[in-house]
Amino acid sequence: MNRILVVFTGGTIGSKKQNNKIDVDHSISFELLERYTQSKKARSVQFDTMQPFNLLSENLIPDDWAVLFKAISKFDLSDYDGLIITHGTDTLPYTAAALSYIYHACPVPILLIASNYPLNDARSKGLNNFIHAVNFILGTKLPGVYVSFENRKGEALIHLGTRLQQSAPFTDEYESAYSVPLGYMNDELFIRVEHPVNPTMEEIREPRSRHIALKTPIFSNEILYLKPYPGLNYNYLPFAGAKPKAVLHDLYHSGTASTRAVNGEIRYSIVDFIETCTKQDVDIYLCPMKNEGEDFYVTSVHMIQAGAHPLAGITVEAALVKVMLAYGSLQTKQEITDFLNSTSLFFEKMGSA
Ligand SMILES: NC(=O)C[C@H](N)C(=O)O
Repeated sequence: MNRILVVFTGGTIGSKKQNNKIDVDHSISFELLERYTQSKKARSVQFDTMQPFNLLSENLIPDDWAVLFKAISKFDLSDYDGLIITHGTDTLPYTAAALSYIYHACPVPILLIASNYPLNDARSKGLNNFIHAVNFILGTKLPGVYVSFENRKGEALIHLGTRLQQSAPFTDEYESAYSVPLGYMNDELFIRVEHPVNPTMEEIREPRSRHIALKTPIFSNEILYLKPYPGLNYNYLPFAGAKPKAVLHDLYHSGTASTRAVNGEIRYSIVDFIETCTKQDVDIYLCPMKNEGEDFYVTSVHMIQAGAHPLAGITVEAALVKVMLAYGSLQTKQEITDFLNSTSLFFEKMGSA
């Protein structure tokens, strides 16, 4: 008999709408299984269930990933064909990255799923995403962490857990980096998208040994994330109160941010800010950046010369969670640097397309 462990964590897929408000509701999680069992596409599977927390995913904090890990650790995963984790769409790419790192050597598939609307709304993709996840698990038995999410065209996309980017506002559509999902489900059959950035099936199947740092993964909540925009004024960021362990500074799409020095009081230059961080012993990382070998703008060169560390060929979502993991679980600067620069635990480092 096929066996799948279903982990409910909340989100719209576990929510009910009442008086025009959507909120998590314990009974709805189990309704998903009832709907599946009654569906024509149901397969013969024994589902075991648990619910370590029940949150709208916007309320999630990095400690919750450790809670999730502890809860899953109570089960022997070799008893299962795979896991399905229900989640909210808002922070799903971050949880998918966190689980990809924790379970990069897991021999069975772990699928995250979500829903755009509550299950009793006819527009909900929740049940379909569950059906695709079951079919992926039983059909491929691929190790690692994936996201199953149907797009507006009805394509049952499968994304690598480390490649998914935040959902687009207004359309609520997900995309993997380079706009290339790993593949899609054609009914019960998984079809990989042939593209230079995608790992081959052989590469995915290759056994990975568990990274030594990840025995008890801890994700630091002392990382500051910043995003550039015209006029970002670094005077607001002197770290007067609490000081972060590290900063991840997002960049414009071409790997740049403002280095413009203006006479006067306002600091628009990231170079200035990098120097402030360095003086205060706060490491600063830059992402997204293209891989070496491609041309760099002079602004990017100046940021790196000032002492910032580029994280190349990785999405911002996967980079942020990896920095959190490095600063939460590793001890020395050298270990952190090696981990961030030299490991690709589950295809978070992408080649150039
Ligand atoms: N569709 C959703 O699940 C959105 C919800 N706010 C969440 O992330 O929990």
